[in-house]
This record gives sequence, structure tokens and C-alpha cells, in this order.
Amino acid sequence: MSWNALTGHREQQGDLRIAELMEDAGRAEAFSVRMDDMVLDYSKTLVDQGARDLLLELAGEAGVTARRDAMFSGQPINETEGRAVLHTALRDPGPSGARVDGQDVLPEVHATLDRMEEFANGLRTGKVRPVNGGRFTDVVNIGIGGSDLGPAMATLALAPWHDGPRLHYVSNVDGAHIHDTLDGLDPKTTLVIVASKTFTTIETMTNADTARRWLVNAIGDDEVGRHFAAVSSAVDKTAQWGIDTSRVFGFADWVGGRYSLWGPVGLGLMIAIGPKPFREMLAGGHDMDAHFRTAEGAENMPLMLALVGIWHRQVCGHPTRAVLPYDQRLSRLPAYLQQLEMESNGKSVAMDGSTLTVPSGPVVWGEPGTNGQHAFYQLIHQGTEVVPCEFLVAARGHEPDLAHQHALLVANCLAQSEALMKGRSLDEARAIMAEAGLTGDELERQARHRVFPGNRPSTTLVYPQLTPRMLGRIIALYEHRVFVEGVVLGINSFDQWGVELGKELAKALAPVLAGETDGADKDPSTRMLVDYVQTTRG
Ligand SMILES: O=P(O)(O)OC[C@H]1O[C@H](O)[C@H](O)[C@@H](O)[C@@H]1O
Repeated sequence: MSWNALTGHREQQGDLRIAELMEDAGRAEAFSVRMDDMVLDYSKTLVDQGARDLLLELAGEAGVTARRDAMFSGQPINETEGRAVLHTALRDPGPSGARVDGQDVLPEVHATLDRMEEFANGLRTGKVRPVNGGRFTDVVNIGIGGSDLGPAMATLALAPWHDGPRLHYVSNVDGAHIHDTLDGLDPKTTLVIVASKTFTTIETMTNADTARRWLVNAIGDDEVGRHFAAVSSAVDKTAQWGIDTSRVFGFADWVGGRYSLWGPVGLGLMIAIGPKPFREMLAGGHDMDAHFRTAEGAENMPLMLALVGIWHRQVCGHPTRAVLPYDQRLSRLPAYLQQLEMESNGKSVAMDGSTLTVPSGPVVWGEPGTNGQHAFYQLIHQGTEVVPCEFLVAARGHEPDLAHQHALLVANCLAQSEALMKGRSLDEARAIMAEAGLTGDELERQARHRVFPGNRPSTTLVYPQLTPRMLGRIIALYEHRVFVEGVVLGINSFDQWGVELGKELAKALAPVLAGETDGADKDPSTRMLVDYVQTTRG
């Protein structure tokens, strides 16, 4: 019912402009939400009082609160895989937590964290040594998807805390990735973490084999295990692959891959920044969990971020959403969110097997500002498609000597949302052209190119500084936003069947490319492409 009411409300708004709503001096306060020292400003959107009421009603009808409580209490809300969804337990300081099969999950979570801490400290202090002595200078994390994007994003984000061994991330099955990463590293002082929830992912296992050969060449076979650690929920498979159990950090199947940064998948990050900042990040995630569980309605930041997302995608029909961190260290955030949001909510079948009657989650994309301004913002300002923008910016940077650069960064961020909202009318453009000395048809023609439609929505998340705790809050904010959007759409945000078909076909195509089978069953396009590769590669 609320869907219809919402689309009706949007229609009623007609050509209402955000700038008109902004004439209300109280709008910014009324249409923003605070969580401690963070502010999410969604006043530069067309969400008005009526829209917000209806969106909250929609969340109520979808049963977001009950579903949220079911998630936190360990019920198997991932119904297509029959699993609980408890990544929040990885950042729960306890003392007691959710129960799965009657068992409190926290003792194991905390014991694993302690083991990770011991191992990370060992590497950082030189207690955990390479075969030939000395210290580990470099750590290579081999993983893909959820076993790569989260820790890689966070390692970059927390660079100011990086005082441990150098961290490198290899994900792509393209040999170029591991080749270029290992090139220049010394195998005698390099530790490899093989990170894979399933420990079957072809990309990761292929890269792990390559890394093992590289290590064996330098240090021999006997003790190569001392240069490995594994992170997985398939502990039996890590043993089969030859990694000693003391070097294996396990996690339960109720941690989804793309939600797994908080536990052993974050091992590399913990080695890089140290256990204390890592635990601070967990505390930040837990802050957001507590907020999400207790803040009411429009006071709830993840809920409101989700509802604004739904307003833009499902109600207004904008197909994409740009994530624009004005923070170079968050440059991998858009890629991380692409998996988090699109793998979670890019689905067209509802939990009950019926076809979705509203669009699924949006295409998520983005780059850090100000780089994007000199590339694709043209389309955001003047293209025919409206792209809701999500800006993120810290009040303070980490480089006191470069505070003037941070001030410029912030000015650019705020100016963009202002420009998107305000735009520039034809009359204003004409005045600029007249000022430049143009007249007649030429003035008119040139003016038209300089019109900005404006009325383009954006949200801005501001926070004091990108610390480990803040990063934890930001990531958990997005996780819960994805959760709420999924509940409102009625889909299962925690499976990913859509990635399977391509994997199956790739497996079947490998022998065709190798010339072992003829591929007669393939379509003409695929056959032509196979033929091209076979004849061209020599
Ligand atoms: O951690 P792994 O089991 O190796 O999985 C790595 C990734 O591959 C899969 O194809 C899934 O789509 C991702 O959700 C997952 O994060």
C-alpha cells in the first residue's frame, strides 16, 4: 500500500524543486540524522515530510524492526541457505551474544580474535619468523570478493595507522596481478595469507598455488608452511591444502563473505595496523549496531539512509547511485560497496519465490572526489539521467601541514552538492554570456550549453576524522542500510546465486580453450571468440 502512496506522493510533487524545500530554514536540521558526532544530511533531496512519513510507514509494513531483531538474535534469516546472519557478532564485545543451535557464539569469536592478535603481534614484533630467520617485511593477502575488498579497502583507509609489515592484496586470476605483486618482493621475508571462506574459489586457489611455487623455489618445500596462514570457514580444506592448523583462522558460515572483514578475513589489516586499532574498528561497528537497534524511526541513521535510497531507486526510478568519498583513503569504498550493495540486493526474486514488483537495488558506482569532478561529474550535472550522489567527507584530515588542502577538498565537496541542487537557469546563463560580450543567436546558443538543470539530489555524510572507529561505524552504517533495503524489497540480501552460472560456464570453457574438447555445443559468438583466441595466441 505504501508503495502506491509513495509513487502518488512523488507524482503530486510534480516539478517541486529541492531549492524550494530548502527555503525552510529548519530543513537541514529536520532532514538530517545524527549518530554521536556523525551527521547524515539528506535535506538536499526531494524527501519532504510526507515522503518521510510514507517511507517510515513502508519500513513498518515490511517489518524491518522484527527482521532486525531476528538477525541480531541469530535466527536463520538467510532462508535460501538456511543460515543465521551474524557478522555483527564479530564486533560484539559481549559478554554474551546471540545463540545459534543453542550455543552462545561469542566465546569462539573472542577466542579467534585473541589468536589473530597473538599471530599479528608475533609478526609485528618478529617473534613469528621466516624460515631463514630475520623478519617478515611483507604480507600478501590472496583472496577475492569478500575475502579481498573489505580488508583492501580498510587497509588503505587506515594508512595513518599502518606501522606493521607492508600489505599487498592479490585477487584477480589474471596472472598479471600476482606476477606484478610478487615482483620485487623477497620470498624469504614474505608471508602469504590465503583467505577464502569456502577455500574452493578458483581464483584464490590458483593464485595460492602460484605463491607456493614462488616460495618453494626460494626456501624449499620442507618448511614452506611457515610462510603461510589461512583464513576460512572450511578448516578441513585448509588442512588438505597443507596449512598447519595453528596457522588457520576459522569463522562460521553465518558470516557472509561480503560482511566478513570484522573477523579473520581482516587478519592482514590487523597485521598492518596492529590489534588495538583493529579492535577500535570493531568498536565502531558495534557503536553503529547499538544505534541501529535502538534509535527510533527518523533518528535511525541506517534506516534513513536506506529509505532515502529506496526513495531514489524504487520511487523516483533513478537506476544508479554514485558514492563519492572526498577522502583519497576511501578510494576503494565504492568498489567495496559495489559488492556489498549489488551482490546483496541485485535480485529480482522475493524471499517467497515471487517476482519482485519493484526495481531491485541500484547500480552503485563512484570514485573519490575531487578526481571524479574532472571526469564524470559532467554527466551528473548535465546528463539526461539523474544520479543521486552520496558524498562523504571528514572535517579534519590527518596531515596538519596540509590543512589548507583539506579545506579545499571540503569546499569542493560542499560546492558540488550545492551546485547539483541549485543548478543554473537559462536566464542566469544568458546574463553570463552577455557579460562575456555575446549577443543575439550566438549568446542564446552558448547560454543553452551553460544551463544546469539542478534539482539533482544528494546526501552528505560528515564526520570529524577517518579513524579506525569511524571507519567501523561507516562500514556498519552501509551494512545495515543494505539490510533495511533488502527487507523492504522482501528479498534475501545474504545469498548470491547470481554469481554461479558464470563460474560453471567458465569451468566448462577451460577445456574448450585448451583444445581438449571441441565446444560444438557453444553458441556461434562464443565459438568465434574461442577460435580467435586459439588462433591468435600462438
Ligand atoms: O571467500 P571465498 O569463499 O573465496 O569467496 C569469494 C567470493 O566469491 C564468490 O563468488 C561470491 O560471489 C562472493 O560473495 C565471495 O566473497
